[in-house]
Amino acid sequence: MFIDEIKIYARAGHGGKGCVAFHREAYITKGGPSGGNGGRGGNVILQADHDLNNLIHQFYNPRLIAETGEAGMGKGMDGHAGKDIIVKVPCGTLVWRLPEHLQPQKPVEDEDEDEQETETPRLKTAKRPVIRHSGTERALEINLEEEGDEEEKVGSAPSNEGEELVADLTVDGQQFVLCKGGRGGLGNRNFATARHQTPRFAQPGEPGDEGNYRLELRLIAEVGLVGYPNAGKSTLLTAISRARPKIAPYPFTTLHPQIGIVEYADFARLTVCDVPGLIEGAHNNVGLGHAFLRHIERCKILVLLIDMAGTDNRAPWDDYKQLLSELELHDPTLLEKPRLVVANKMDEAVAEENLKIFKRKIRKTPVLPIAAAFDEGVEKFKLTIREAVEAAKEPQK
Ligand SMILES: Nc1nc2c(ncn2[C@@H]2O[C@H](COP(=O)(O)OP(=O)(O)OP(=O)(O)O)[C@@H](O)[C@H]2O)c(=O)[nH]1
Ligand SMILES: [Mg+2]
Repeated sequence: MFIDEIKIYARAGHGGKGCVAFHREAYITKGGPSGGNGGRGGNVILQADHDLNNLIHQFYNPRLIAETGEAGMGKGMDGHAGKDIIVKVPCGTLVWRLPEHLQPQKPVEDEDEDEQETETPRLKTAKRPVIRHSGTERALEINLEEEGDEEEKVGSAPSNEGEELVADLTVDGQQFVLCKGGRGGLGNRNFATARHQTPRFAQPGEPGDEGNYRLELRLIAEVGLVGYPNAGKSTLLTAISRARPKIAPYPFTTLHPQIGIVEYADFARLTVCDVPGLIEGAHNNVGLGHAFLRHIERCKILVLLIDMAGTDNRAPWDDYKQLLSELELHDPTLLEKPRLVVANKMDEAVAEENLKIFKRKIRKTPVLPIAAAFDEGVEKFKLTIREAVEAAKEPQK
């Protein structure tokens, strides 16, 4: 199964609460407050990993919940921090935060009234409320009201449904803290002053961040192969790399994107992505739709593979125009990428004739003739894509 889009829920650990305790030891009267601090809650961290090419792990485990920090203890002992969870995602994963109405709703508490009567002392340095020690309960957790400023915005690319892009993980090993763990509360020994030597209160831990997110995978390859079904995209990928996608004489053999690595004699490498066949009306969800085109959005160059033999009574020049218009309907910026037109199946009898007509109809577009199944022109194709990718990379430097 190939999963390239998945919704997940993530919650970082809450901070542990601070402790209210007093030092007790023989012959030491009034030993003073000794409650330790609570530990920090664990973070939820996403890490890009180039060994993965699929969001399948998130599909089976869409809830990422990190450990809560340990509460502080007597004798000045601080609680342990909660463990971070590090979730590996494939390189090329975009993280979108879902719009606010799809976020988990915080429970509204209406029993706060009697708490508000007893004034809550605040620490001057950290502006966090503290709670009075009451009976057996050591520290109560209360909700902080200042919720507006907790979101840190990394990027704000506009997206369709009010989603916000928070991260784009592209490099192997790159990490992103999706949800930050809450800070632990301070124990009561932090609140002792000359005038108030027996503080019977401590801080609660802060709640950890939480949220609903959408992970979207856009594979990272340098060359994208697009073409009608049966044009021979998978055959070409097999000829130039060690990838072994399924090849068969019926449309839609390839159902999800495949990546192959082309190796050159001087150990240079190129990644090539073969996507399912694209047909007329794909933007209206005909065929396999065109959602898979997101995987070629990051390609440096596009290869339009045309079936010159005109199998199924299709005209190669119409295929070419259809492909361009489908690409444009998916994302107009795709047409700004350098593209290479490749004519496949040149071994067939009609192909020569068709190529002549094609060149007459579509002028000023260089066409590279190959026969992928017979390894004809494949070496030239490998060199051409390498030059094109290097040329496409240059202006950015
Ligand atoms: N004669 C000839 N047939 C070819 C050539 N290249 C591919 N084919 C045939 O074309 C058919 C389709 O090839 P595939 O590589 O599966 O085509 P595809 O573009 O990946 O098709 P989808 O995955 O369905 O989109 C197969 O039967 C291949 O044997 C070629 O150069 N010459
Ligand atoms: Mg295929």
